[in-house]
Amino acid sequence: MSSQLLAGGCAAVRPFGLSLSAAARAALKHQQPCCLWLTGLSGSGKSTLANALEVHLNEQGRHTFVLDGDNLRTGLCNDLGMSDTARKENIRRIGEVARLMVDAGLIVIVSAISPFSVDRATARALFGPGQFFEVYISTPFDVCARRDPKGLYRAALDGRIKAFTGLDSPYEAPLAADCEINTDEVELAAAVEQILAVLFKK
Ligand SMILES: Nc1ncnc2c1ncn2[C@@H]1O[C@H](COP(=O)(O)OS(=O)(=O)O)[C@@H](OP(=O)(O)O)[C@H]1O
Ligand SMILES: Nc1ncnc2c1ncn2[C@@H]1O[C@H](COP(=O)(O)OP(=O)(O)O)[C@@H](O)[C@H]1O
Repeated sequence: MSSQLLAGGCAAVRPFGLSLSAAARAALKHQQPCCLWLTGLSGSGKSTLANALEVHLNEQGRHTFVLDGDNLRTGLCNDLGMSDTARKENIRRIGEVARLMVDAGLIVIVSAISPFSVDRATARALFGPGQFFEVYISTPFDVCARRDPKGLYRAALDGRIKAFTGLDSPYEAPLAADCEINTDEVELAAAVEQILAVLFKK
């Protein structure tokens, strides 16, 4: 068996072996693929940060992709609502897609509320050592509600939206994130630097 066949990047086993390894795909891109998983409340700054991170990495010649919860809910996940069960399935799908993209050699940035610890842990388990970084966007509820970029907090507080995260749907904060950013205290550019510093250190 060739070394390319042996050099798999990820933890999960696939029933059918592919002839080209994840390591061979990554080598062509001259990068170490990984998944940066941004979790936090709605309005905490996940999408803004994910986009800034991607632009920054792209300018450095990195091959990237952003998987944004809001965007994926218009296509791949457009059959899912906001119940606990639907959110679990949403995160399962996003994790699987992220893993495939990492196998393809990309640096993947996920921005999704991903409110449940167990689902984030399940996503992490799809990846190999040093391939998954949990970034907790810890901007407090009151700040997110004040920003209210889409008017969702107003709607939720008025009772027009049910099962809203942080209100009548839970958010389980990470206890041991690889990186934590409160965007009420850290400017966007500084937040990008902090996250990339953690990434490149590890
Ligand atoms: N009830 C309720 N609670 C929270 N968010 C809501 C809700 N209804 C709609 N939205 C919009 O859906 C976006 C969250 O989608 P996600 O896929 O990231 O959610 S989850 O990870 O499955 O919990 C979220 O996007 P972000 O604001 O970017 O987080 C909202 O725009
Ligand atoms: N340092 C910061 N980092 C990210 N977003 C910030 C920051 N300061 C203010 N904001 C604002 O907060 C809002 C965050 O919205 P968004 O990125 O869509 O959050 P989320 O994806 O978590 O729902 C935007 O209006 C953004 O301009």
